[in-house]
Amino acid sequence: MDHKFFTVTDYVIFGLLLAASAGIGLYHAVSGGRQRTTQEFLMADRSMRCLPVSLSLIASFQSAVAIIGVPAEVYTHGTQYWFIGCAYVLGLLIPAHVFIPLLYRLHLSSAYQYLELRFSRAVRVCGTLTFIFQMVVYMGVCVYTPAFALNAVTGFQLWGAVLATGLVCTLYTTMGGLKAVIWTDVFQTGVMFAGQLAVIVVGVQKTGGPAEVWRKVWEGNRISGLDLNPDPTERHTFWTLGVGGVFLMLSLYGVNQAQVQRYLSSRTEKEAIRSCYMVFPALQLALALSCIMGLVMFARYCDEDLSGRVGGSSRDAMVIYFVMDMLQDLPGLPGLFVACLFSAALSSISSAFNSLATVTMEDLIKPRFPAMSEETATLLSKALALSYGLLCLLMAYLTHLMGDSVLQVALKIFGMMGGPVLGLFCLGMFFPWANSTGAGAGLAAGLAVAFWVGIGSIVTRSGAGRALPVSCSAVPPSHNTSAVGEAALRTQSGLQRFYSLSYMWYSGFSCLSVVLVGLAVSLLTGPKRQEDLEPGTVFPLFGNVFRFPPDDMKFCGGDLTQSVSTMRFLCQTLNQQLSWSVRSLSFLLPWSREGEQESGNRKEVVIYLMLSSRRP
Ligand SMILES: CC(C)(CO)[C@@H](O)C(=O)NCCC(=O)O
Ligand code: NA
Repeated sequence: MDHKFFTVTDYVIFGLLLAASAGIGLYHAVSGGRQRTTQEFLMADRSMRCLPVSLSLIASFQSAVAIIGVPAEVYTHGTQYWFIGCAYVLGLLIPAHVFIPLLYRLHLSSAYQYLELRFSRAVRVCGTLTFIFQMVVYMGVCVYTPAFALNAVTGFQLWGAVLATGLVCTLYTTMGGLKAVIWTDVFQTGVMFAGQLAVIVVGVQKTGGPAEVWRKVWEGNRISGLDLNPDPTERHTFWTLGVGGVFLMLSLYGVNQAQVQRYLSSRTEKEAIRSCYMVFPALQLALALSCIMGLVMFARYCDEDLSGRVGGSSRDAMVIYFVMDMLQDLPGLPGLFVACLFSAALSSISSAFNSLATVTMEDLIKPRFPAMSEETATLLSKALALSYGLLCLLMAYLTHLMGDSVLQVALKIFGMMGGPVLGLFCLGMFFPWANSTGAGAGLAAGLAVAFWVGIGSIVTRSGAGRALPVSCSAVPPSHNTSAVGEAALRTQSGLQRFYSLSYMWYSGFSCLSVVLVGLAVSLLTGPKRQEDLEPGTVFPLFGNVFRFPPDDMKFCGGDLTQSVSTMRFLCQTLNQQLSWSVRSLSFLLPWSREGEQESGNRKEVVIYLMLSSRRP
């Protein structure tokens, strides 16, 4: 591979980014309340406005992984991935109107406090540990990705960059607390957009203008239509991205501590909801920029043979090659892009450090030492932020030992560990009779299936998807290859099919497993009673449909009569649920009138009578 090199200017720009971030940290260490309380250090005094919060919300999970990974994905497989933008609609509306109001009104510090209010201390600790594991693995990927990709193409100091980002980030997070994290996010999000925009503008110009780029990507078959294939093992379709993606978004924007902490740091609930709305256009912009960058990259290289120059290195490294190729003779611009990559990484890592320090303090330490003084707690929180910073460096080294498309690795981590935690919250919020045994069993089951399918797919190397040929001249659609693929699919065993489940379904699949197992175990062990429920922990979805079962209801330990009454309760709930859906959707049908609704009610009555007539 021919190396591209950085000039002094580029290193200076990179240095300026680190210095500015550290400066913001220092400013918040000496201003305001000088970070002397945990309220300020972890919750930013609950005084934030919606603009910084929204920019910070985007930054948390938009790292160098997305900046490099999405263009590589679009270059290789076309724009199908862009349909994940559809999932942003429900993926942000539901957090804004379900999760934020419920969590904000409970006046929490950690999202997982909810799990204790609703279930038990044990469930809370399990939820917290799952979150810690998820974020620790994620931050390793985050800090390693930009350093690795730059090193592969430019000879940029790999471990030097990892150490510099890890240490600077630890420094400003430990000094300035959540305020510093949020305000550096604002600045870093700006740098991130600027860097991407620069590459696109220069890239389009060097490839011969927008019309030429469009012609090449169109003829090169990179503009994907809506793929409605219902097969759940198909990696990217409208269903996996637009529906599976909603669960991914809910696990990130609804229940992930990094985001919940930002909602809770808002001065009012309205402000928190507004910031969630403002994430929508910004996230669409980020997605559009990275997809367009992939298209421009395709147009630039589709009529060249790159194999000699980029060697056997990954598509991810090729994105950096493209950027350097575009920007090299423009002084300062390679540096701007490096700053863009590291901004994206820093803003995600700092969110991880701060949220990890928060949950470790609030969920694991404070409940054990309730008498701890505020001073000790603040000092300990800072020590925690520092230790997670150092742990991050270790995780970067472990990521070094893995290998896959970075985007897929990150989204798999979110799905495998975020999905089950989302399931736990859904179980608690929407099903009042779910109990803590059910929640514990559900979480265990959800994690088990998620790891089974996730690790199975890595070991058997399933679900990689087929790369499209790289050529700008129209290639006839290859029916043959897809027929061969389908034949191969038919001969796959059931387990292999299971391992090929699209990684975009991991969140939804594991969330659903938690809810189903949680409900079944709750009913078997005696559902929660209304009088034992902490007020404000259940979201009144579907009116009174998910109402409480009769007091004496139990499967185990009860006699036959009780089992029968349990079954009857289940059938009634299901029946009410169905007629509720019919009734609530009937307004969509132009011909629906009162009569329609009556027939819905009549059905309900008939089934109810059938059940009661079997009364023993
Ligand atoms: C998480 C989404 C889908 C939405 O924010 C996107 O930002 C993304 O693909 N992120 C990849 C992970 C990362 O950039 O670290
Ligand atoms: Na980020």
